[in-house]
Amino acid sequence: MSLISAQNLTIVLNGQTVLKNVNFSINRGEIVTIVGPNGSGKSSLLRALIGALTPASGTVTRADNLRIGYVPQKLQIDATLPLTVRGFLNLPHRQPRTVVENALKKAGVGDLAKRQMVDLSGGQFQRVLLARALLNAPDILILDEATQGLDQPGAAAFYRQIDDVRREMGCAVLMVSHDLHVVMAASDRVVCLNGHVCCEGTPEIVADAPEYRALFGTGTQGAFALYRHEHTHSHDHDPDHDHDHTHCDGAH
Ligand SMILES: Nc1ncnc2c1ncn2[C@@H]1O[C@H](COP(=O)(O)OP(=O)(O)OP(=O)(O)O)[C@@H](O)[C@H]1O
Repeated sequence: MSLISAQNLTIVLNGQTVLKNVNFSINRGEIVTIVGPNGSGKSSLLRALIGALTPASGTVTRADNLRIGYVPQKLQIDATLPLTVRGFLNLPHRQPRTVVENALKKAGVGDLAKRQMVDLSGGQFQRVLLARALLNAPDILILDEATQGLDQPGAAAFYRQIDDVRREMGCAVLMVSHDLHVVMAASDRVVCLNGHVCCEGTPEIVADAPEYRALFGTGTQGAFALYRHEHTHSHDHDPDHDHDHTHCDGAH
């Protein structure tokens, strides 16, 4: 059974149909990336999946007792507020010291517990947000453009960290990203959204799909190939087999 699924999901905000008849599901351990132009409904889909938005029609189903770890796009911290990383991870509930330390270690910032939040670099800050999302040992990690503001190597390093976390903890990962060339190759499945699911499948299938190219052009292909070359992890699936489960349909 899938961790979260949506059936014929339609979301209307302020009278505007933001998503129409979207079907989606994510299984245990999968990495799924949602791509799409600005305003295509990516954040709205995430918010509907976690239950923060009520569908106008359709349904969202979550597995019983599902633990969700959410990494937001960014978070404003009052620059005048003295707050250490450890203090931040103990908000709003105090956590056992070992839980905080383990989460920081898993997020690749085990040495930063005593640092002030306002002194962190962009990449360190996002890792601390990742650590916070890992505190409850989530079944699924949901990231909404979590690498905004990071440069390309920084974003790539962050996504490699996510991949390591997934391997270690076995959680599924659902992310929205604009870093197409960086994240796509690391995903099991990519969903291309534009108010509806216009294209879905393995990264290769989506990158080649006319619907995807119409939205993003072909320019990302080179960087995409480069990243695949650098990406040394092996994923335990057979790409030929996966092709059986992919489709791209241009129906709007
Ligand atoms: N609270 C809201 N009230 C009204 N309209 C909203 C609200 N939130 C989002 N929208 C609209 O819904 C549409 C989809 O927004 P959403 O944030 O889901 O897109 P997105 O794909 O995540 O965009 P981006 O890539 O720019 O973050 C946009 O047209 C946006 O203006």
